Amino acid sequence: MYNKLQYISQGETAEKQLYNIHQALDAGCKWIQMRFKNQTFENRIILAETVKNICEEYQADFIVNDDVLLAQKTAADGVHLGLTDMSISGARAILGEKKIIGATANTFEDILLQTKNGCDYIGLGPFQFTETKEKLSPILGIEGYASILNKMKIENILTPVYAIGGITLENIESLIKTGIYGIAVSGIITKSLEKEKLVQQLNDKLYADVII
Ligand SMILES: Cc1ncc(COP(=O)(O)OP(=O)(O)O)c(N)n1
Ligand SMILES: Cc1ncsc1CCOP(=O)(O)O
Ligand SMILES: [Mg+2]
Repeated sequence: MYNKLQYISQGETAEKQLYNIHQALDAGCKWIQMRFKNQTFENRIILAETVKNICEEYQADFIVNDDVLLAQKTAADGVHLGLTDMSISGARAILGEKKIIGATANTFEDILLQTKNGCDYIGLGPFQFTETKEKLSPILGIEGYASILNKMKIENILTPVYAIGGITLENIESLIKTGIYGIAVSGIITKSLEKEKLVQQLNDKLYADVII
């Protein structure tokens, strides 16, 4: 099963992206989503090839944001697609069954659609306000997660759900109680001055109830 913590990269330049990704891996993150917006395909592919190699060294999974062809060209472990990106079924046709395809949802109806099309996990959010992304969908809060995850339970939809958007250490216990599987974060890790300690604390909370 997938790691419960996904780090979504940040940085306006390839150098900053690489620095942040390296730091996250050094701190113990085992799953990186490369999110490098407003860049040419060439710039993104140069970065993606380097990040793929680094992730291999750290035995971390590597997926790319938005771009199925970039994922295919770099033999990434997968891709994360939003509601306005390529369809999940279209991506599956290109990437095949073995690659990870994550899908964004903001409502239960989104989850119905994305799971029907065969996504491997759902990124459900935003949980709360965040400066990391522009044009946020409506904020869900704990009540939103509880309601949506309850509907998933009733419909027996077992696809793992990752909470996303402004998540901090303090939110994890209550989010887990709603039934989420993991979290996807950017800001708290990028900004932390004690990344290793933070990643340990996040994992301690995320894996608290897992019986080994
Ligand atoms: C794990 C995860 N969940 C949601 C998103 C958001 O994807 P999207 O809606 O396509 O927005 P952008 O990230 O492309 O701005 C995500 N990236 N990862
Ligand atoms: C990509 C994305 N999609 C919804 S919120 C978000 C940003 C998550 O970053 P942060 O953890 O810094 O709020
Ligand atoms: Mg997107």
